[in-house]
Amino acid sequence: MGVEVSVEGLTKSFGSQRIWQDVTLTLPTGEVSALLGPSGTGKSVFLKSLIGLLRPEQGSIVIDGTNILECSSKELYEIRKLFGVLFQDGALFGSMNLYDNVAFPLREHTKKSESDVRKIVMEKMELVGLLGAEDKLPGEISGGMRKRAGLARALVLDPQIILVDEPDSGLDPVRTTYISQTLIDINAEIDATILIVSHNINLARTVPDNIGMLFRRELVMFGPREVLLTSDQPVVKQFLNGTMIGPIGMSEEKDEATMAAEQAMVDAGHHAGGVDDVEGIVPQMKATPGMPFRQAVARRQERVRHIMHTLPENAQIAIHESFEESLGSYDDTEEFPLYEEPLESV
Ligand SMILES: Nc1ncnc2c1ncn2[C@@H]1O[C@H](COP(=O)(O)OP(=O)(O)OP(=O)(O)O)[C@@H](O)[C@H]1O
Repeated sequence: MGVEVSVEGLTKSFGSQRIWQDVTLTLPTGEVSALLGPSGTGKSVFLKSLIGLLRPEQGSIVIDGTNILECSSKELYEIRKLFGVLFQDGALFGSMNLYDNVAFPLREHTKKSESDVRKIVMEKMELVGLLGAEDKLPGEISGGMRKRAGLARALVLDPQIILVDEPDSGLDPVRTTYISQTLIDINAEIDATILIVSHNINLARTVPDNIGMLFRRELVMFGPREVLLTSDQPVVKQFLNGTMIGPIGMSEEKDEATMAAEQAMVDAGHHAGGVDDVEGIVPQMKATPGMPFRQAVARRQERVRHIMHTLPENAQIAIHESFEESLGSYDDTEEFPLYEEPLESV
């Protein structure tokens, strides 16, 4: 099972450039979370900070009981073994075929025999749908296949935390959905804690259990998906609908005068772009039939019940609806733990 990642008061600057400040969030054990935000808001910097590749100047990151900002390099080395990371381009070695790329962490960090290595590599290649492509070089395959190979490599050491940097970059919408499904299936199979960094709206709407958003050097919000997906905050609505109308500009921020001028243009009939009639919540993706149930679903229900009273009313309503739907869909199974007490009223 995955481990919780608890971030408190985290602040990161490069010289005098403040990237984000006072970021506090918890990635719940075994759940899938996504961190959204316009380009350049520091999502990748956050991800690199979690694994200790970058060092925020303030705050704490507690993983499995260890604050990685204060621990020794030996402790950090041990903590890093809990992680599997999928970088944007897959970060494959160009001169190695896919088999050797995926086998690399096993050969580097374990003393496993070649036959054990083969068993694990083939299992992960199958999980990401790459069986048969073992002999290909990274330069001979598509971007989507490179991502999946990078994912297979991130999985071979049985990570408890998986960090995924923009799984959709360079992929068409259909391939993005396939990789989203793979991430959900991996979560069902190994119950790892997953953080996806992305600015893909479809992925944000359908994949994570929890969503956060960075904007103007702050974490605008972080919590159950229903909170962000029902939010009325202008920056959130603009981001989810991908329009030009709102506080996000080409260079991230707009002043009030620019926003007013743009609104006047739209009022006069100019198309603001995006899909501005998408309202409400679309259902979350489920594990592929035949996969184990996502244990995160039941754990999350219990966790969310405890914080329900702290959430905005629209989010509470949406959460109750999703609980009822999941009870309905799993009603006739024995494996899925059902909650029998009546739902709290909102
Ligand atoms: N090692 C570094 N040294 C100095 N500045 C950096 C470094 N890494 C990132 N930055 C700066 O931090 C800011 C945030 O970058 P980051 O790549 O985290 O944004 P992002 O939200 O992931 O963007 P995108 O969605 O476009 O990938 C940028 O201004 C970038 O130039």
